[in-house]
Amino acid sequence: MVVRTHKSQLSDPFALMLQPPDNETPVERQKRVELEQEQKRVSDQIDDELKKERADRKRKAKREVKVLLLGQSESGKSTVLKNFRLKYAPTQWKGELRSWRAVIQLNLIHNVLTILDLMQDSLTALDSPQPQQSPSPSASSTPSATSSSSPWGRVSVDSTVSSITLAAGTSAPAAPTVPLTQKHRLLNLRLSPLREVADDLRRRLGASDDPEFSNFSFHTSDAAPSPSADVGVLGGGGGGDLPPKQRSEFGVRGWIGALGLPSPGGGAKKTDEAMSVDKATEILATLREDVVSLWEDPDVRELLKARGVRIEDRPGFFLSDTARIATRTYTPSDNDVVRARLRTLGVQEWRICLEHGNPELDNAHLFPGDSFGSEWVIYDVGGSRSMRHAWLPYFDAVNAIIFPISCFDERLAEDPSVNRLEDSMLLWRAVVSSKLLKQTTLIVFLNKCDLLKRKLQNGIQVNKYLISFGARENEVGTVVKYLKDKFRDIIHLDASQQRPTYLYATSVTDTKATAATLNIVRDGIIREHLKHAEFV
Ligand SMILES: Nc1nc2c(ncn2[C@@H]2O[C@H](COP(=O)(O)OP(=O)(O)OP(=O)(O)O)[C@@H](O)[C@H]2O)c(=O)[nH]1
Ligand SMILES: [Mg+2]
Repeated sequence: MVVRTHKSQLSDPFALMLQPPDNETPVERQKRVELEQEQKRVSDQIDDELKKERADRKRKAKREVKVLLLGQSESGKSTVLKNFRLKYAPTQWKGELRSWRAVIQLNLIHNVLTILDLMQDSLTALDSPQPQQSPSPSASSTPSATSSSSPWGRVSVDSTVSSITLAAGTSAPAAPTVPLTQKHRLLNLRLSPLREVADDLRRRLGASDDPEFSNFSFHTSDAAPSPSADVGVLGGGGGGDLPPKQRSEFGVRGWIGALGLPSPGGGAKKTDEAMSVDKATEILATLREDVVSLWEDPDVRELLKARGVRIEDRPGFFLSDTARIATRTYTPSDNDVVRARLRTLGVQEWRICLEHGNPELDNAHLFPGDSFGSEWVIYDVGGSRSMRHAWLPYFDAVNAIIFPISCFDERLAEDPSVNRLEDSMLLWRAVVSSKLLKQTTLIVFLNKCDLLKRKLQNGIQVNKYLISFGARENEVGTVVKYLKDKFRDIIHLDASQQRPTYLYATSVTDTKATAATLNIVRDGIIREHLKHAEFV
């Protein structure tokens, strides 16, 4: 048989390659045809699988709810995520509790070292022949602090909420000298091995592959991101002065690696890592009584008070739980993990399949026959200013924004020139006016109400910091309502943007109350989706 070759085929190298040889025998031809048929069958099978995979992905994407958690550092984003996992993926959550032990131990050790550092300063001052004035940490936290610019200066939220202006304050009074004795020297000495334990734990938890991130620091060394025209404050770069040397926080790029959770393709935990945790457990257990006496020492309490350090209001405070945590058999409870502080760096994606078999988790009552809402993708991001540029690619999701409302008298760790509430208001304004978020459902948690309550009970006057709060009652309900109104005012500044916005006052370390809020949020999101899909 003469095989005619078309001219254009001759110029095609593949056609030439696949052309049967001129002297092909009938048997060879038979074999070739069979081979080609088999190859086509395999190729068709691969095509079918790819098609099915694409369809599966589409179907999956349809039932996925995407949520981006936004908010400044320490606002409670990761804590909301923890609550979500505790409520909707409890089996997985329970399986991970033990992995948090090292983080909680490190939090506790940081509490101790904060006190030891202060004690060390005081002991050095006592040893020093010349009289020393001990500046309060708040006064020293703003390098440019003067008598007319107190670091804890007053702030005012005006009606347009374009900004919160810092008002003049008074310079911090010199801290009174607190008498420390030989007993404190000995405690300081006995507890000093915890410094090495902290280093070991940090190494074990934070070994980041990315040298850009300094693991034991408030600040990252990432270059200032280019500000976005649309959301200036989101990409606005760290700027400002760094805080002076202080016992800073610990951050990781991903919990999975840091906690040694099983990951796809990941191997078992390294033995030296496990050993450093065990060493920490052993040393902590040995020093348990000393840690308890340190925290219960009235002179130490006096010293903390004199220095204006309210360690019990800080993230990751576990000193009151030492007797329970500093043991060889300690396993973290749900509440311990929710209260643990592990700073987020970068963007962490969490895929959560809601566990079945729990009628509370079943949304069939909302949308029979559809499983929208059975899978959630939650993006938990680092909240410090230099990391906010990384949020932009995730903006198309539902956005849960978390603002700590107890922070009216605090400053950003990464930029002490900025009041935390001022930063929250600027952030909210940027979010509300962002074109990228025009269609997005916004869920706002006004968080840390418990801390707000505690501050007010301790006599802190809101109107000292928020001038426009005026003569209103210095009581949690009034403050929450006042701030809720301020947040609403900002939404209404741009009336063209009619999008669903929900505001909730929360204390997300209270897992029971948060579970109820999450249920409402979840139902709200699903209803909103249905409305969009014209099913309601
Ligand atoms: N008392 C109290 N503590 C809270 C609340 N919400 C969060 N926290 C604690 O505050 C600390 C910081 O919370 P995170 O969830 O880690 O903050 P984040 O927003 O993820 O911070 P970054 O990862 O730095 O962006 C943690 O130790 C939490 O346990 C709250 O409502 N009340
Ligand atoms: Mg976080």
